[in-house]
Amino acid sequence: MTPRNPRDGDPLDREVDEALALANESPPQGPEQPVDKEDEDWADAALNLANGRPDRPAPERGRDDSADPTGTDWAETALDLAHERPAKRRECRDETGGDGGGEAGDPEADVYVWRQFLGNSTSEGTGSKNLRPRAPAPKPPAPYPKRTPAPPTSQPHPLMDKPHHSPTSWPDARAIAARAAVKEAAHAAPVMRPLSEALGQVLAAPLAALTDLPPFDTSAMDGWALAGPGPWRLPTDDEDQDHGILAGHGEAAALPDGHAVRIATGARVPPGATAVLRSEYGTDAGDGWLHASAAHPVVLGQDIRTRGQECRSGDQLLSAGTLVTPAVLGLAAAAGYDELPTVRRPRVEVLVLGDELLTEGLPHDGRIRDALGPMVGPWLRALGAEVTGTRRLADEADAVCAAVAESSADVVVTTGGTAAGPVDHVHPTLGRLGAELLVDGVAVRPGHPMLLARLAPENLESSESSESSENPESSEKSEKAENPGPQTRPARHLVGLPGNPLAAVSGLLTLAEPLLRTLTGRPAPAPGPAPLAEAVQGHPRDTRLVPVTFRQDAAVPLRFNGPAMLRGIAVADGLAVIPPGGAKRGTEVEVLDLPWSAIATEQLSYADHMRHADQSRPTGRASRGTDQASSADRAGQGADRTHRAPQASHRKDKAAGHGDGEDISPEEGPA
Ligand SMILES: Nc1nc2c(c(=O)[nH]1)N[C@H]1C(S)=C(S)[C@@H](COP(=O)(O)OP(=O)(O)OC[C@H]3O[C@@H](n4cnc5c(N)ncnc54)[C@H](O)[C@@H]3O)O[C@H]1N2
Ligand code: MOO
Repeated sequence: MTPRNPRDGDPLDREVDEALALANESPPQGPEQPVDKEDEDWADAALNLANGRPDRPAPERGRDDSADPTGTDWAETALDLAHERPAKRRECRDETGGDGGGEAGDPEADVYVWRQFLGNSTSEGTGSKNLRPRAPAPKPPAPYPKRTPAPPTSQPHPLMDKPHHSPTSWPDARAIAARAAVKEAAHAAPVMRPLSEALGQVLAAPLAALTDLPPFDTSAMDGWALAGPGPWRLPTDDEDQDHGILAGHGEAAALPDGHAVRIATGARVPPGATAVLRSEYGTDAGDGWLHASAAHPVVLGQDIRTRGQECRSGDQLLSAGTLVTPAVLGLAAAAGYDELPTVRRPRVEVLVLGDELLTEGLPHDGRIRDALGPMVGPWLRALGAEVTGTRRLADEADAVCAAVAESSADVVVTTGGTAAGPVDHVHPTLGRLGAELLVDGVAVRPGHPMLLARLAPENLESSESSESSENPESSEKSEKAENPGPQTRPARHLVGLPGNPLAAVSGLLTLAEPLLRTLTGRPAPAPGPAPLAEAVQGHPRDTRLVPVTFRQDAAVPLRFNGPAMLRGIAVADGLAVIPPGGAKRGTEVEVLDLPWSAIATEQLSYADHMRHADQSRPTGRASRGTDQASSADRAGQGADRTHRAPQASHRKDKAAGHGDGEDISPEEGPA
């Protein structure tokens, strides 16, 4: 390998991507390893490190290095073309404009064709790595079933005419995504939900107590209510009412001074009572008198929970933005609520693009299983979205464009097709629909082609008048009832996730999470730094997101973290944010939580989803070519993951907040 100047830009990217990809397939790297030459550039050093690993798949690299007898650095050429030359971005427009993918012999077009043919390559890692076996020419497997260039009527995307722009930095991208839907979030009216349907929702307003709690003075123990000092006169046989005062009884007669009456835990303490004596601390000798044990002298007010001890009517119990957990449901019920004001869940539709994708069975003939269809919907639900459906679309420009234009969802999430290949239809679609690109590429690995766009309102209006929606799971009726007309309808957004599966996860956490956080009214997560158990190589300019697991409060980087791999993330506790340049062992890095905790609420969300789906069952052609989200989403109900604490112990301090109201009276003692 020729050492490269780190300032070379894309060639460096290639080296870095390759190095990272190789490292991805190796065990987590240990502490800093020796670098042979001081002036060796970063990428070479990275590669050396990767090369030194025992289980690096060396043959693949060896094959690649010798693969091109002409010595052409074809991957570098491809990246040069893709990144540097403005005219080449037009290839996408040309493609959508009808010439089908560039001139004969155009290296970029060539590369893209090969990439598509080699989409099922066994090599893992970056997109560029997929390009490697370009020469000598391998026999391509059977072509994909369909590949249609866009019709000549397509409009070019505005950015296609511009020189290649800089990607947005990772922190900026998240901030932009969090701000993107602020207006829409403010616009959404709260939805009143019965308690039985509120689990997993977010409170749209503060929760104020509707009653004092406890609502009356209550006995904290089974025993006797007492009035004044003892011994105490017990009711005569005639006066005794079976078990005395039980929970649920109305107000009892006043207790005269010097008298006692049997009382149960939770029963209303009679007027005049000054304390409760636990049954184990008193003796009824059968002579009509009750004596307290000498070891337990009675203290005024003991074992009585006084009215309003927990809250007075009107006290604020919870703030807006609180996630409705089982405990919140209990508190709300105790405080007198039958239903709760909740933030309307943003409705999200998932569009999975790719002719090469199979929905069942084993990969064959160059085709692979769709890993994103089963994953993205449940992931979005865990982030608080109501997923109206997951549709799989062919790589056809018009189909993609129509699906986006006709979707009634607040947020459309696409997977694949974000790059500039001949059948990557996301940018051209956004161009045709006049969408505003808020984020177009992010300086993050994996996932750099991810994007966020605001869809033009006119598309929404035209889609509303359209009779030909192919989305069987959209709840058009309920949507329209909630939103009276196009002029009052909020804008919609589109999140474009790259097709490589871990790159798609990166897009979910970078763009979808902040966008949905705003739309669902949830507060931003508290930053949760953790020390790295091992050094992690960085990209020279871009942030890296690396799956980690927690061991003894440290973040341990996981293997199999290449862009096309899900093996690492499937066992991860979070994604470590590795700043450009990498991070040494022991460095505190931010760790993004995975939203599995919300999956505990999925039973309800799923029921909810099914209810909507039932209400909007497709009629006629509407179901054609679609994939009901249900099977995919059901698969995501990984209850087995809920045992894993979503936030590692290193962030336990987040839960340490206490209110003023200490709730255990000294008399009552610890529960
Ligand atoms: N010349 C360049 N090519 C590529 C670049 C680049 O910078 N220059 N970036 C690479 C990176 S990084 C990524 S990520 C991908 C993003 O591409 P797309 O979003 O257009 O995705 P596709 O091309 O459709 O697919 C990429 C890859 O992922 C597989 N895939 C797609 N969907 C699924 C799915 N639902 N389940 C499983 N796997 C899926 C697909 O088969 C491809 O292998 O672009 C690179 N190229
Ligand atoms: O490598 Mo891509 O980073 O999979 O976004």
